[in-house]
Amino acid sequence: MRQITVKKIMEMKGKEKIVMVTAYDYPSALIADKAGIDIIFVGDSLGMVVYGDENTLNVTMDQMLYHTRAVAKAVKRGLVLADMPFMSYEVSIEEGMKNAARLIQAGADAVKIEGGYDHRKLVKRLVRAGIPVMGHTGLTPQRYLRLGGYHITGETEEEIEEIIKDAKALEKAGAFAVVLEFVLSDVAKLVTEEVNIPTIGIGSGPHCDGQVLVWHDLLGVYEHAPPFVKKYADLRSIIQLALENYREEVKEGRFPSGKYYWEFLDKEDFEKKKRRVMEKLLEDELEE
Ligand SMILES: Nc1nc(=O)c2c([nH]1)NC[C@@H]1CN(c3ccc(C(=O)N[C@@H](CCC(=O)O)C(=O)O)cc3)CN21
Ligand SMILES: CC(C)C(=O)C(=O)O
Ligand SMILES: [Mg+2]
Repeated sequence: MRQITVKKIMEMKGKEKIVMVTAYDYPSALIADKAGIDIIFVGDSLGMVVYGDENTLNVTMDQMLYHTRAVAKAVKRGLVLADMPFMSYEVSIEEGMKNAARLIQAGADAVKIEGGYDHRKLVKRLVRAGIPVMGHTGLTPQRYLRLGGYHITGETEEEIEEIIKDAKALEKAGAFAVVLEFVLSDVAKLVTEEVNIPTIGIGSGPHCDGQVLVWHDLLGVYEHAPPFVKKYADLRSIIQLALENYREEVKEGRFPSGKYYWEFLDKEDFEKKKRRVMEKLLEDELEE
């Protein structure tokens, strides 16, 4: 069992901010865990930042399983959370249960689903079966086509009501936390006050119980990062510079230099071996 459990995450509400970041592979998960991140999250945003799609709708259960396995192998301390991809839980509760179980068996400690009120029965069944669930309301990217893009939420009375209703339904169904994505901060504050489970914001302001960001956005790797992202590093230019240096050194014959390769110390020994090998190759050729 990892150090950070869903129980600990729930106890952090109102006491200590929860920090969550996405990770999709072994090395990034290792670094995130070493950095003391509380929740290491295999998000379906990987469809965009790792596979280059324009939305998250093409992500499959198989992809989520591969990436969850890689992340799970790296993480010793943080809670490993995996996203349920588009259409892996909408068709039926049975299918949702089975797919959630596959993510848990791949090494996740909990799963996240988009939506709240609409999925309250599934959440209840999963929690009863022993699978911790995080909900997700506000902007729900899996509804990209219906929403017509990624827009801020919580402006109208209907939207405010829907967001509160989702959060409350999730709490009642036994979810351990809820993501509030791209919600006006006043609304995120209201929801955070209205429910007893932690709210984890992304683009939703400082009043949430925690924050989540996408790895490639906050490290400056992804070129289309949303406007609410703070870039904590500019890895893209660092990586590009390193690759340009590598290219230049190879082109100019400066890499590999002496310390990066090995040669025979006894040149006579090599000449003897070389002669024998060349003779043998010649014989073999004549035989053919
Ligand atoms: N790399 C990445 N980071 C994310 O935070 C993220 C994903 N991918 N994929 C899934 C969702 C989608 N998210 C997004 C993506 C884009 C905007 C964005 O650019 N909004 C613009 C245009 C909105 C509009 O058209 O009205 C904005 O200016 O607000 C917001 C949230 C957040 N999530
Ligand atoms: C934007 C976050 C919350 C997410 O669901 C993802 O990265 O897939
Ligand atoms: Mg997601």
